[in-house]
Amino acid sequence: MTQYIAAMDQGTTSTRCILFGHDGKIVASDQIEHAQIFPKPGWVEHNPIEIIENTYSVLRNALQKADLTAKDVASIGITNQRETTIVWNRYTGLPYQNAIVWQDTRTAELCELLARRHGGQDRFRAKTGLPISVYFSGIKLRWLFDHIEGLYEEAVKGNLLFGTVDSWLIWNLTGGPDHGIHCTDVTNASRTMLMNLKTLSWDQEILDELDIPSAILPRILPSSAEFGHCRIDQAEIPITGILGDQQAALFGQTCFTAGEVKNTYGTGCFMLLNTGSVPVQSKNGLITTVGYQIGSLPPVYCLEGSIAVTGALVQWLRDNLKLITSSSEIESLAREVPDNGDVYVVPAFSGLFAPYWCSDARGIIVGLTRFANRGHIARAVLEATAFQTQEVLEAMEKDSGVNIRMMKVDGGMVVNELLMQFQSDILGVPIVRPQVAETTALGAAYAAGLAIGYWKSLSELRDNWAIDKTWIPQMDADQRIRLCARWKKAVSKSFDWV
Ligand SMILES: Nc1ncnc2c1ncn2[C@@H]1O[C@H](COP(=O)(O)OP(=O)(O)O)[C@@H](O)[C@H]1O
Ligand SMILES: O=P(O)(O)OC[C@H](O)CO
Repeated sequence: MTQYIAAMDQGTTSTRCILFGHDGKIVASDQIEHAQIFPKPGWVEHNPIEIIENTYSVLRNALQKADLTAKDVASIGITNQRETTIVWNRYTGLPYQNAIVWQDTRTAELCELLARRHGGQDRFRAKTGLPISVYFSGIKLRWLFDHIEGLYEEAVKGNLLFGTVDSWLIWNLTGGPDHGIHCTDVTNASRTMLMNLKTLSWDQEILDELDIPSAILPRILPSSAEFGHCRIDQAEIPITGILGDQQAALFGQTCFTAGEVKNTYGTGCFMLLNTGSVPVQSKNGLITTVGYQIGSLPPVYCLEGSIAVTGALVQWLRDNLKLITSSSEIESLAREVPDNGDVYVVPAFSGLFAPYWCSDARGIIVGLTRFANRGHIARAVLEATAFQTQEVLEAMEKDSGVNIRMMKVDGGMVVNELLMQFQSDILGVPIVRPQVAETTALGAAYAAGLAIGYWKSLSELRDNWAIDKTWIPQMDADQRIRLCARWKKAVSKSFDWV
C-alpha cells in the first residue's frame, strides 16, 4: 500500500497540512487562516484552541481531498511558527491565556531591565546564541508570571505546562490531558533563550535568573525522532519530525552542507546559513541557532538573520490602508511606477530585529512629496523586504567568512516577480526558487520520513530538489550602492521612537 507523509505547518497566519509522496511532491493540501488578535499597540496574540482545531481540520480536509484516510499516513512531521509562547493547565488542557506571538513587543521594558541588571543585551548570548529581545519565549514566559495573578503558583503546584506551538500541538495530538506527551525539539528549544546551545538541555543558571521552574518545561528531543502517536479517527499515526518553521525550510531546501543558505519570505523573512557542527557566535547582529538534529547524530548549527516584518507589511497595506484587496495585487500596483520615487517604508512594527535588535524603533514612511502616489508606496513596501534582506546578507558574510554566491528562496512572497528581481539586483547574487516552494512543510516531512526509513538518506532528499526559476542581477553596482545608502538613512529615522 502506498503511504504518504503528512506535514502540519502551523504558521503565523495560517495552519496547513500538506501530504507528500516519496518523490517529495505534493499530493494534497489544506489551509485555514486564524485570527490575529491585537489587544494593544505592539501586542499580538493567537487563540491556541483555534489553532489546535484548525490543525485537526486541515489534516482531515487534506486526507479527504486525496481520498485517503489516516491509515494511509506513514508518519506526521510538525513545523511551526517559533517563539510563540503558550501556557496551559495539564489537567483541563485549557490555556491560561492567548498565545503571545513572536512579534509581540510587550516585554520591551522587561528586556531593558534584564539587560541592565545582567550586564547588557548579550548577557545570555554565549550560552544561547541570542540577544535579550522581545522576540524570544523565555522572556515572554517571565512576563506572564509577572502579570497574570496566580500563574506562578499554578506552575509551582505542578498544574501548568509551558510550550512553544510545537509542544502545544504534540501534547494535544497525543492525548492532551489523557497522557499527552510534553516535548519539543532542539530547534524550537533553541528559540526560548532557556536552552544551552552546546548541551542541548535547559540551562539551570538562566532558569534561576529568570525564576522559571524547570518542571513546566517540555522534554527536548532531536528534530527527527519518535515523539508519540497522533490519535485521530480511530487511527494512531506516529509523529516523528518536529522543526521550527525556518529550520524546516532550510531542511526542505536540502541545505545540508556548511555554507549553504536559504531565505524564507513569509510574514517575516528568515535567512539561515548552515555552519556545520560548530555554533558560530555572531558579531554583526545575527543569532546562532540549532538548524536540525537527526536522531543521535550531532546537531547542525546555523547563523540566522531574522526580520520581523516583510509579508506582514503587504498585509498591512491590504488590511489597514486598504490600498490593495489581495496580497498579489501589490505587484501590479508597484509596476505602475518605474521606481520608488525616493519613498522608503521602514516596517519597524515590532522594533527592528536583525541586524539592529532595536526595540525602540517604530515603523515610518519617509521621502514623501506631493509627487508620491499609491504606486510608490506599494513599490517601497516590496523594496523594504529586499533592503532588509541585503543588510542581513552583509552581516552573514562578515560573521561566517562565506562569500554567498547564490541564494535559495521560498515562502509566500516568492511568487512576486518584481520583488525577486529587485532582490537579486540589490544583493548582486542570483536567486533560485525550487519547484516545490512549500519547503517548510517539506522539511518537516523529510525529518519525519527519515526517522521511519521512508527516506533512507540525505542524498536521496537532495535528488528531489529541482530549480523552478532563477533571477540574475541586472542593476549596476553604483545604483545598488546608492539605493542601499538611502535605505540605511531611512532606517536611522525609525530609531528611538518609543
Ligand atoms: N504576490 C505576493 N506579493 C507579495 N507578498 C505576498 C504575495 N502573496 C503573498 N504574500 C505575502 O506572503 C505572506 C504569506 O506567506 P507565508 O509563507 O504563507 O507566511 P507565513 O508562513 O508566515 O504564515 C503574507 O504576509 C502575504 O502578504
Ligand atoms: O510562521 P512564519 O513563517 O511567519 O515564521 C515565523 C518565525 O518562525 C518566527 O521566528
